[in-house]
Amino acid sequence: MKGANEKTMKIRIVEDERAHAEAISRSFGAALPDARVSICATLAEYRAGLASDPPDIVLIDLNLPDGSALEALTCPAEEGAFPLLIMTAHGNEEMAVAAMKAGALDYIVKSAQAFACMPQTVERALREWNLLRKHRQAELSLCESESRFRRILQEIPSIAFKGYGVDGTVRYWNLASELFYGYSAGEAIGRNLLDLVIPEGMRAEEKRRMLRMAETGRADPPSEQCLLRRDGSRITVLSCHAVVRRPGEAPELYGLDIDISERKINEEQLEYLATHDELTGLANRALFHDRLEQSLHYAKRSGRIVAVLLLDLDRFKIINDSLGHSFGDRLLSAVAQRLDRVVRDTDTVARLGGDEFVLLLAEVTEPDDVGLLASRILHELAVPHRIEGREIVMSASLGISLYPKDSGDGSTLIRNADIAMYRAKQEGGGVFSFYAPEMNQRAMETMEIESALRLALERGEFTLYYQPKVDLASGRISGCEALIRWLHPRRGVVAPADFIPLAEETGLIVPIGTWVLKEACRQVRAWQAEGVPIANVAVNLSARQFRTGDLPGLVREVLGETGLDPHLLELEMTESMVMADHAQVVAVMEELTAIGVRLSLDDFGTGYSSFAHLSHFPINHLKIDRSFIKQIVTDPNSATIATSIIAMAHRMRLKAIAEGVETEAQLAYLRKQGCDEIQGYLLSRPLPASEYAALVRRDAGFSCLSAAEQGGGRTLLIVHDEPHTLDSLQRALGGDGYRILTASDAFEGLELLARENVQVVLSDQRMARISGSEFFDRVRVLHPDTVRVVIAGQAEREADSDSRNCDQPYSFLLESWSDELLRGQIQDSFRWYETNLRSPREATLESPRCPAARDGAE
Ligand SMILES: Nc1nc2c(ncn2[C@@H]2O[C@@H]3COP(=O)(O)O[C@H]4[C@@H](O)[C@H](n5cnc6c(=O)[nH]c(N)nc65)O[C@@H]4COP(=O)(O)O[C@H]3[C@H]2O)c(=O)[nH]1
Repeated sequence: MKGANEKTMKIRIVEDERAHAEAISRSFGAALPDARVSICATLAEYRAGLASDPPDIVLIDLNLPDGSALEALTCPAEEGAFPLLIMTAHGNEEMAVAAMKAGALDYIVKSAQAFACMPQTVERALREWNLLRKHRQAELSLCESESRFRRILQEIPSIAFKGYGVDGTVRYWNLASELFYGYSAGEAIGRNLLDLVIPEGMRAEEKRRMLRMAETGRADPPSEQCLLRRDGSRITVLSCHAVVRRPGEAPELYGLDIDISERKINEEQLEYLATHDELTGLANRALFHDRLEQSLHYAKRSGRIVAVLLLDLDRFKIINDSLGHSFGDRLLSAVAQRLDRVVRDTDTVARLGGDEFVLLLAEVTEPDDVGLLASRILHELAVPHRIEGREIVMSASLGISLYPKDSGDGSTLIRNADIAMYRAKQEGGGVFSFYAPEMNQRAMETMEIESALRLALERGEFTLYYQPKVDLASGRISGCEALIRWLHPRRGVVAPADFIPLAEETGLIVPIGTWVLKEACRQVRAWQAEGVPIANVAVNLSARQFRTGDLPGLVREVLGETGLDPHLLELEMTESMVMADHAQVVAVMEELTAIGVRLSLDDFGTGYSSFAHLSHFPINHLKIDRSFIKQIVTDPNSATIATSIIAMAHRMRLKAIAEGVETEAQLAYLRKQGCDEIQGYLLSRPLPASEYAALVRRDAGFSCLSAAEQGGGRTLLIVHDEPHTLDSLQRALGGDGYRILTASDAFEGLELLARENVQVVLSDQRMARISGSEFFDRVRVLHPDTVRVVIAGQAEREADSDSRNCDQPYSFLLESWSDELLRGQIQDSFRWYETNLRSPREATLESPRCPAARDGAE
């Protein structure tokens, strides 16, 4: 027989009685011839051989001359390494049992028969030993594995492992549970899990879940739970459960929690980014659509109105282009904050992109409420913004569509609000507009224009018209402005206002602008070749052209290609274009002037330029915006702005041009104020090239320019809305050699004053449209070099004289005037004028005194 690992089996007999030892040895010789049997007579001998020649099995006599077999069992070297069978004499079995308890495998009571059966005993013992050893090993590894897992569960910091009974009493609580929930194992064990970590609102449900799991033996599927920490804060965990049921015992529940708070925060951040606008923090388009759908769903059941308000900032692109994108961004954020402030919590404000915002009012009772809110929004936005040391006044255009009136579908509501917003823009911005079905038509047209515009350049559908500018000193054409027109195959001549903003928006303005520059230069060269005496041509630049690409390079190239003298080309840029990025703007402008072209600032007065700012720009002309010219004769504010611009231009040695001059009164007034050039329908509308050439060819000065020069001498203007009185006054004064002009209301009077050289104005106090005092208030600002006489009753006169500044050349004529009194007072007024006001400039410097009224009253 071989040993466990197929080696020769080594049997060691430890027996001091030789006869016994040999009998045993003999039994092996017959039954196990391959076994190597060795005999030791003492314990010492047995021990000595153990290390060098360890046996596979030992048969040891209980009592040996030098000790008991029990001592062999306590020897560490042989403990557990091989089986020991104790041999004992009859009657000594108790000791043998004690030896077995101490580790011996079995005992044999010595007898001849037992010796003869010894091979079978040994074989059985070895089999038993091997089995025992395997068992022990299995037990050992089980123990090891359990303690390993216990340790892992106990110490793993990222998985909270808690064991509890069906009633929630905690029985096991690992280190991670301590870290997650803030209770040590000592504090948690014995308390109820529901009280420790389950928020109050979830306790009843959690209790039901525990009972269900215990009853069915099935754990609920993993779920996310937001649990309580000891300090009251929340922790989000992914919880898995297990139910352990042992026969005869109450089930045990286990919960395994993984902290997913950070993942949750990341998910929430991702969710936030996916649903919010990064710049302003408002909802983005996707979230807005979601909310809109929800609101519509709810409104369909509740019967409420839902309103969509689409808002676009007016002139934002100009500000963004000229003051830079970071400025634009700050402005957008400021606008977003204001919008957010205006609406209720239940409403949504979103940014759709660029300068486009949208508001959702989910619970509207009356459509009128939406109008009120829209007004409030516009009002709120109109409060000046202070950004980077600048004060910016913004306005916006708002389009409104309503559910259910305008559509039941979210996308259509937004589209309709967009259409209404477009209408508000067309009205000049700063207003809101409710959607109306007929607006659709207009929106379709715009879309059509946009796509046609892209092809217009290729198809050569653009042309230039030319509008003359006239020098007021000579009355001769001083140059012209090239103005683009689109010869649309179906719509006919399209004005720039209908496509330039669209071209700006789409970037098409850059190639269009290049075409305009080339065409204007080519045309002037062609005129020159035909002998048309062209002074110069002004071309409009867009902000985009100014900012993108190499504008000086382009100008140089075009001049080179066409061979045009640079002095004949003028480039018009708007005030807002040159506001920002001062250094870069000045560099481009200087490069342009170095080429030899002239520069002018268009639409002047609408922007924010200061005198100091302007003085850095190498410009030649300031063009006063049309809006100030429109009411220059009647509105003191417009007149003050226009005259200040003229004065400012002259101080900077620039020429002032007034554009949009439509009436002779405007022209005359401007000339009196020293304006250098004018442009406007009064002289000519923009003309096609051939008509403009014809105009220039026959240019012998514009006759209307000399009209204001007529009528020298003493001129009196009488303003009265009663024809009889007007006649009487005229008759009374007719013989005194004055040139008498009459007007039946204040506005007519202002027109005449602008056109004519009037020294004395006589006006009734009580007139229908505006009173005599108000009329004279305007005259005082618009024509400070006039003497004013008001016809009033005694009471009016007293009331008025308190409020009037008697430093002004202003006097009263009583309603009960006599011819003599009237003639005397008018004569005095002319004398007073001649002494004090003959030179208007001197008159504004000196403070003239009031002429004495003829009735003796001041
Ligand atoms: N009511 C009134 N209007 C008068 C009078 N006199 C002139 N106008 C109009 O005033 C505008 C003057 O041009 P703008 O201020 O540069 O204003 C221009 C300019 O900003 C832009 N624009 C025109 N052509 C071009 C171009 O080639 N390139 C660029 N970037 N913009 C252009 O379109 C604007 C409008 O051009 P238009 O429709 O041609 O309008 C022209 C002209 O026809 C008048 O007495 N009364």
